[in-house]
Formats: sequence, structure tokens, C-alpha cells
Amino acid sequence: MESIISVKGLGKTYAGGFTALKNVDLDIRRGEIFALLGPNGAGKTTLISIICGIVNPTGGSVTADGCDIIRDFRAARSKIGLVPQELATDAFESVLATVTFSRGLFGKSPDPAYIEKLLRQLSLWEKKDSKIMALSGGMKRRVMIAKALSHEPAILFLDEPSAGVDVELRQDMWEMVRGLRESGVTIILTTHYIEEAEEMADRVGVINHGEVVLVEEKNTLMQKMGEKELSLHLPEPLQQVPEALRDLPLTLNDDGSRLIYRFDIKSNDTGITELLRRLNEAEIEFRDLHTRESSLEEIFVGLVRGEREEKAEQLTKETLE
Ligand SMILES: Nc1ncnc2c1ncn2[C@@H]1O[C@H](COP(=O)(O)OP(=O)(O)OP(=O)(O)O)[C@@H](O)[C@H]1O
Repeated sequence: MESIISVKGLGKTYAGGFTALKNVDLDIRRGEIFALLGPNGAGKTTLISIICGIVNPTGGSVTADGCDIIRDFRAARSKIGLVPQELATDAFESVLATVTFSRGLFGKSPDPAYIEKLLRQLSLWEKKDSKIMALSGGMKRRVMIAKALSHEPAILFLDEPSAGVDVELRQDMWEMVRGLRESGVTIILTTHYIEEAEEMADRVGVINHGEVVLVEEKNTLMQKMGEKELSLHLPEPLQQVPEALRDLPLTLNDDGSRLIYRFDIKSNDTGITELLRRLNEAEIEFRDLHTRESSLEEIFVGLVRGEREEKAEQLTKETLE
């Protein structure tokens, strides 16, 4: 599939000597919604800022829609719309004036018909003459998106689009972002809300300590990394997992009244038949039984923790050697 952003060997060491990005390779496909996940300080904003030309990289290269972000800065920047985390707009301006002005900043000739279409798409047309300060938080955020799209970019970056937005508005925002994708815009969002990535993204990238540790189709990721949980309600609570069942991946929850069995989604043999047979043998009765798939959040936490543990192990090994 054709990539619209191509990041190669990208590195960033800040003036103080801190390395925020290490040799990052990443391709964003044209027309997708890509979610960039990572804990605080992982390097998400640094990466976006480099692609948008706000921060200079110390190594590597980036092209946006075929334009090199350094050699061809203006052309590259005109391909990109950025909605930053902070809502910064002129409170006393009207919606229409603000968005029209933003387009002008990119040297694009005025196009009232396009601006109208954009404001309608973002449900802001009714508010076109309102001053920004008179708008609700959700509307202000939509104005930021309208500003970012005013010069008709092919790529839209949304840095934490749901930060401080209530659940209902978040749903609206997701709807709207999907609508933008339908209209052909490629969307890259950073988020701390894993459910946002789970709900919206076509692909997910995880960044940790300045390294892209994983890029995967969301569905594949959830299938590959996911665990399923089988939960059995015990009418007679257990103090501990019986000796005869200790070799199985079982844990007790809810004061011993729930037995949890974890199995791998990708495995052909879930071991459930065997589990039920062994429970029967051990004369453990259960009332109901249901399964649950792990969420992207659990996968993410598992990944980051796994990497941390691996590093700690490596460090211990190195210290001992
Ligand atoms: N101008 C700067 N000078 C020095 N270090 C910086 C600078 N900007 C960011 N950093 C450091 O680089 C690392 C990555 O920061 P970045 O803002 O890219 O992370 P992030 O993944 O966006 O985090 P968050 O989720 O908290 O926004 C952090 O350790 C941060 O302290």
C-alpha cells in the first residue's frame, strides 16, 4: 500500500543531551487512521513536531506526501494540518474569520465555498459568526480542526484529540474523524485513551523510550497479543487454587468465588475441555461461565511492561557479567 508519510532512521537528541527519538522508521499509509500510543514522555510529540517542521531532527529523514520536510519545508508543511493539544485561538474573532485567516497563512487563495463546506462538515456553519469565546469546549476543538484543515491538507495530526472532552463529545469527535477519513484525509492521532485507538484506528503504533516498539493492524494486534479469559463463578468459594490444578493458568478473584482461566486466542488448543474435565475430577462445581477478550489497554500495558522487564533482565545480566 502507498505510504503518505515515510520516516527513516529518525533521531532527536535535545540540546541538553537527552535523546527523545532513536532511529525511528515508520510508514503511514494513505487514507488510514493511525493511532500512536505511548506512555508520558515516550516521544510522541517530538515525532509529530519533527514531521510538522516545528522541531529539527538530529538524524534521519521524513517525507510528507512526497516532500522532504527539510529540503522542501514549505511544500511538506502545506500537506499537513496539525491540531495541537492546547486550544489556542483568538477568543474575540468569529469562527469564519479565524478559519479563513488560517487558510491565508498557508498562502492559499481564498475559497469561501471550501470553508463553508468544511464548517458544515464540522457542524460549525450555524456558529460561523459567533465569537470563539462564546463556544463550548467541544465546538472550540472543532474550530481547531477546521483551522488545521483550512488549507486542504492531505494529512491531519490530532495530538490528544479527546483530552478534556467528555464521553458524549468524544463519540461525536470519533464520528467526525471517521467522516474526515471518508473524505480522503489521512489521520494520525496520539492518545492516552486506549479505547480511542481501539475504536477508531486502522493501525496502531506503540512508541516507548523514543523507539517504535510495534506497528500493527489493530485487529491483528488484538488477535495476536490478546488473551481470553474464562471466568467461572464458584458457589463454594476456594481459599486457594487446589493442588491438583496448580499446573494450569488459574487465579482466584472476588474472595475466591471466581476462578479465572487465561488462554491464548491464537492457540488452536485453548485447553478448556481439559480444564472442565480436571475441574470435574477435582469436584469443583461452578455456576456460570463466560469469556472476555483482553482490551487494547491490557495489550499495551503488557507490551510496555514486558519491554521494561526485558531491559531490567538485560541490565542484571550485564551487571553480573
Ligand atoms: N525541548 C526539549 N528539551 C529537552 N528535552 C525535551 C524537550 N522536549 C521534550 N523533551 C523530552 O523528550 C522526551 C519525549 O517528550 P515528548 O513530549 O515527545 O513525549 P510524549 O510522548 O509526547 O509525552 P506526553 O504523552 O507526556 O505528551 C521527554 O523525556 C521530554 O522530557
